[in-house]
Amino acid sequence: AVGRPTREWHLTDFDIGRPLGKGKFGRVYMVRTKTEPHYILALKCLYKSEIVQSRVEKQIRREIEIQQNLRHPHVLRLYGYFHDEKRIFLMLEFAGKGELYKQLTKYGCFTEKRSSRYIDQMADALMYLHAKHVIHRDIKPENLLLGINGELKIGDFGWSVHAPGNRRKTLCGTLDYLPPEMVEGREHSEKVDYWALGVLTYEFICGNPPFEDLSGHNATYRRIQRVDLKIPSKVSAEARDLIIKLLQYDPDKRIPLSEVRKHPWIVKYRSKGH
Ligand SMILES: Cn1ncc2ncnc(NCCc3cnc(NC(=O)Nc4cccc(C(F)(F)F)c4)s3)c21
Repeated sequence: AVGRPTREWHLTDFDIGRPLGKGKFGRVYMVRTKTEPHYILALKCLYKSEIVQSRVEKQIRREIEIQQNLRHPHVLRLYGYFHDEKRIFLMLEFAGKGELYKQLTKYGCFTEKRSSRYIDQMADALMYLHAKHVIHRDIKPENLLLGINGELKIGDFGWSVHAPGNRRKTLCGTLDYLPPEMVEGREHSEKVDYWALGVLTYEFICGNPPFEDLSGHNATYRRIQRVDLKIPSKVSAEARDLIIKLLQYDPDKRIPLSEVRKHPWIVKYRSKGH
């Protein structure tokens, strides 16, 4: 079907506000359209030189192609993009409460109630993505944002692919969220996101990821491959149960997302309105 013709946008269409953050490839600014209606959005500025140098132009194209067709309350919208001779600009939904990992760093860890609600929203978003055969592949606190009402928004689809994927994920950044099948370079399915959801649940409650090994990448690899999981006694029995059901070595043994949303640890904290 012919999509709605999106108009051409230019930097001159916006008043530039405060910087919201800076990523590896550029900065994000809060901006507002100059003309009525005044839309507030987040503008991510990427330098073409950096993108070419890091040979990620294919990934950016894929991200734009994938994320422009996604519409879900817990998936950050990508409204469109434009470029000038030096830069590419991603027009993103503005997440009013900013980056989730900053809250996690500030508080150290989250209560089980807050963690449960985030995981429920994540499972909802991942069910939507997987129904469209999109694997996110990079679920981690750094890629999660919070909307104005504190609701979770998955951002940064820079590593997402259409299932099944077997692209080597060049191991930049943290390995903590990689499942055994990706660590071993084997083919992977959307079940990599189930594993990452388990890692995220653990990290929200405990404040650090389960297979973290500060002695280095290889040590983390080994702990992931062995599913060397030690869950502290402070973690409730229900949370422990869900974490173990997601962090299964065999992808086919991981609890499906529909079951995650019915799990006692999720149901008990769901806001009464649902
Ligand atoms: C901080 N902050 N506070 C509020 C707020 N509201 C909205 N957004 C924010 N921040 C931007 C969040 C992002 C969403 N999508 C992104 N996408 C991306 O960065 N893609 C991307 C870049 C470079 C290289 C690659 C590749 F190909 F290598 F993978 C992919 S970044 C906000």
